[in-house]
Amino acid sequence: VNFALRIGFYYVLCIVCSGLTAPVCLLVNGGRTVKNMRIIKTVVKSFKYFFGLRFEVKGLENFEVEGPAIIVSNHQSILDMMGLMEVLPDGCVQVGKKELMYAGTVGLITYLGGVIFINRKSTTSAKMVMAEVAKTMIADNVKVWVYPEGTRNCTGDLLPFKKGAFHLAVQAQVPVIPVVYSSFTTFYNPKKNLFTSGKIKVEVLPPIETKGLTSDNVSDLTDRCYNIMRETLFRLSGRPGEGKDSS
Ligand SMILES: CCCCCCCC/C=C\CCCCCCCC(=O)SCCNC(=O)CCNC(=O)[C@H](O)C(C)(C)COP(=O)(O)OP(=O)(O)OC[C@H]1O[C@@H](n2cnc3c(N)ncnc32)[C@H](O)[C@@H]1OP(=O)(O)O
Ligand SMILES: CCCCCCCCCCCCCCCC(=O)OC[C@@H](O)COP(=O)(O)O
Repeated sequence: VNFALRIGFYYVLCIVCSGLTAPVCLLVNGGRTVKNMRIIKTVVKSFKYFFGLRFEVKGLENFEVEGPAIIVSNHQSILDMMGLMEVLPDGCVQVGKKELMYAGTVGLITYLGGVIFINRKSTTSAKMVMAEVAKTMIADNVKVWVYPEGTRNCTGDLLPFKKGAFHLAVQAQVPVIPVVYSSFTTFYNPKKNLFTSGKIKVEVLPPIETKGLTSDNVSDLTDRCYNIMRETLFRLSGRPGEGKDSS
């Protein structure tokens, strides 16, 4: 019951705050633009206090690259949105599934914030959207945040990475900046109805350059990023199954 209440409250908070923030975004910036993320970020950063969540962030200086970049991070839960806004640099949009656009006021606020919507069921159309993004991120000087696992995963480990983010980085010849959030499993587990207060360690890792790489190098780049992020995840939170009577 406690779990349902807390998650329910989170949903209500998201829906209500989106409804209140959308008109502010429209008044201040006039429509769909990444500038709205600053406003959204300010609102969302207050959410953590309602749930007793603390963030310990390291490596923010790694975001200070000149020009655009692709930021990749692990995706555990709908709560990630709080962790995202906690560190989000200016001028950065996210790639999200298109279903988000239809989530009422939340859909409206993601639209206004400039979120790039992709259809995950159609690789062809997703690739076309991403190719377009590769061009506009240079022209508009924006960073793009992608969850390369492509879906939520709260097991304490990483799913294999999809390659879209890395194709994007190579096509635009911009660095990849990995961001890792420690595992939520100690305080959040929907299967066990667990959602208590907790601490989340966040590490922004040094940028990985892609200058001179071609599409042939994408697989290697993906693997390299995956390995660095998995090591970091385990360092921040311990290996999955650790502390339990596993083999
Ligand atoms: C004020 C209060 C407010 C409160 C409310 C909150 C509001 C907050 C506001 C704002 C926050 C917004 C938060 C948003 C969060 C959203 C989170 C999500 O929705 S996560 C799900 C969607 N995201 C992804 O899925 C991205 C990652 N996925 C990819 O990049 C994939 O790669 C994708 C979709 C492009 C294709 O997926 P495939 O399943 O087909 O898998 P593959 O293996 O990557 O691709 C298949 C083949 O195509 C090639 N390929 C892929 N992309 C290519 C490309 N661009 N060019 C050429 N080839 C490509 C690959 O190399 C692969 O080929 P070979 O196996 O290597 O031969
Ligand atoms: C009229 C309908 C009203 C519906 C209201 C929905 C309110 C949702 C509030 C939660 C907002 C959090 C946004 C974070 C986005 C997010 O983290 O999405 C998760 C998906 O990317 C991952 O895809 P998947 O795991 O494959 O479903």
